[in-house]
Amino acid sequence: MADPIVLSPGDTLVLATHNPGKLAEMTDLLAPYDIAVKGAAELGLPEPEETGDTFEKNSALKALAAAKATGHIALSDDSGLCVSALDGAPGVYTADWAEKEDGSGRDFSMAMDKVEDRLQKAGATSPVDRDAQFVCMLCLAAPDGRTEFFPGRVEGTLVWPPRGENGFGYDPVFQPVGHERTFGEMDKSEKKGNVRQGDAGRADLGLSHRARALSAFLAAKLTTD
Ligand SMILES: O=P(O)(O)OP(=O)(O)OP(=O)(O)OC[C@H]1O[C@@H](n2cnc3c(O)ncnc32)[C@H](O)[C@@H]1O
Ligand SMILES: [Mg+2]
Repeated sequence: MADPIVLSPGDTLVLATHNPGKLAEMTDLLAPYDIAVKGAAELGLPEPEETGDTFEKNSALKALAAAKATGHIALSDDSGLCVSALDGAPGVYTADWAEKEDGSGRDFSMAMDKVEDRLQKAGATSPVDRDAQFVCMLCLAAPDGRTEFFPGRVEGTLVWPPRGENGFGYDPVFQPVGHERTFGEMDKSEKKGNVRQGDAGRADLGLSHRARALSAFLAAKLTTD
């Protein structure tokens, strides 16, 4: 088995994402730690084509591309919305469902409409039939090709119409179990949930899929002292 990837105080960690919403959430979660965090766009890294058919494959592809290009350890996030009544769709294709037909970028209002349209066609009109998960697969990669994975997920219900202006992507339709507000109605600390500095020994913290995956990463790789 390959040696574990070691992050030491003062190291640079490249966040291998071009999504500003993810970057903000990951930067916030890593803020208490003695790690210099740099985003992929800030470093001028290209956006790799996501050719994998699993979250794991795509997260590895993104983290390895960034680690090899920069010579630094990199952390990527491949995530998506898996809707039970749609057999797990859009899943790894969550970002693709937002791509505009004319190729001019992403439209999440259109993507949320598409999910709702499919739910209506599947007869999933009452809340019990509208459960979904947000999933996140973080990949930590070293320039020499080693990889490690940290998964996170959160269960919820899809609401309609979308509610709230906060967050990004599909946040306005996702209401996590046990909460009255969608991620779009939550401020960033509420969406993040209970991830506290000094709790690096606990992997069960956080609310969002990303915060939960980051908690597992922090527990395994970083300490605050
Ligand atoms: O690949 P990178 O550069 O990291 O950025 P991306 O936006 O393309 O990210 P993915 O390929 O992982 O696609 C994930 C999709 O799921 C959506 N998504 C992921 N996490 C989310 C969250 O916390 N809230 C809302 N939408 C989310 C996101 O908007 C994307 O459309
Ligand atoms: Mg992507």
